[in-house]
Amino acid sequence: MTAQILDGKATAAEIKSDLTARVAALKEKGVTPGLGTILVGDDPGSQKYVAGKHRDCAQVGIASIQRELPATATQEEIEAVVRELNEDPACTGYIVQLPLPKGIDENRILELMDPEKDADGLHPMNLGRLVLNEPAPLPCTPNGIITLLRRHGVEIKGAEVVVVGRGVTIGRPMPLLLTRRSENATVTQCHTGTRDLSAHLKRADIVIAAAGSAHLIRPEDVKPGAAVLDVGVSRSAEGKIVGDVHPGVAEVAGWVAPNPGGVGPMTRAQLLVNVVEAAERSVG
Ligand SMILES: Nc1nc2c(c(=O)[nH]1)N[C@@H](CN(C=O)c1ccc(C(=O)N[C@@H](CCC(=O)O)C(=O)O)cc1)CN2
Repeated sequence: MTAQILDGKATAAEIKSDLTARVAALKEKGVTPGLGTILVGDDPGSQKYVAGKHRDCAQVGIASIQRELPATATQEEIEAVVRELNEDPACTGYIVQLPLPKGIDENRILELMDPEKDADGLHPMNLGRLVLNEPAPLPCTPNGIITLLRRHGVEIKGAEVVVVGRGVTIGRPMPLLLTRRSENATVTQCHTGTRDLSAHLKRADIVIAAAGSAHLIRPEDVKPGAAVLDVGVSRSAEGKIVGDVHPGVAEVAGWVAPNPGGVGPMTRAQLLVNVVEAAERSVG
């Protein structure tokens, strides 16, 4: 049996269609949402992701504000751009594309952002609000994963979920979303210090692989019928994306979110949701 596809491209297109109408309604009330991005350096992956975010904005009618700095930019130079976007009324929400170049204090940059303009839900105040169960913009990839599972009818309630990875954009916030009462999943977080990854994976109804380790999740480790979401990105020598999930997993799993075409487009769609929701809050 071959797994069904958790189609992030199609689901993101549905979300964007709904957002287009909501943005038009905001504009009638005199509010134009504007997404700012700060991109530092010349990482081809980051450039591609940021370009995709602005393409999405154009599709739904959100204004784009782009700031680019060279890889040699100093902490002070990046902080100056953060302050500028904090003050810019045309920028209703913005993100700092991660990772930042080595030597830059990423946490300090995130802390300096206006939490009300944090479109990524990664400001410490917004992550704190998530921990405390208070309303906040939600981190885009974890929220995109929940939406993708829900829209395809994958049961989250009571599911045993294994999250592989502990990075700030996915691994850390993912269990916080999954263990809310609205999701009610049981989560095991695995990482490079996990002694027997295979034993944990074999018990999982849902696997979220965000380790950045090519083909780490192998068919023999996956429970038949499980939902397996590939969020890891490594690059082959030819520059092609290689996910965390071995292609053979599709023969065992019930559901697979491919990479590309699965969670990536959902990350971008969820970012637009955060921008539109913030603009809607501003008009009451
Ligand atoms: N400030 C942030 N930085 C990063 C985040 C984030 O949520 N906020 N997440 C990742 C990268 N990311 C978002 O920025 C991202 C990753 C993947 C995609 C995407 O659309 N991928 C496509 C394939 C694109 C390709 O061909 O390379 C897909 O999966 O189909 C969008 C955004 C780290 N940084």
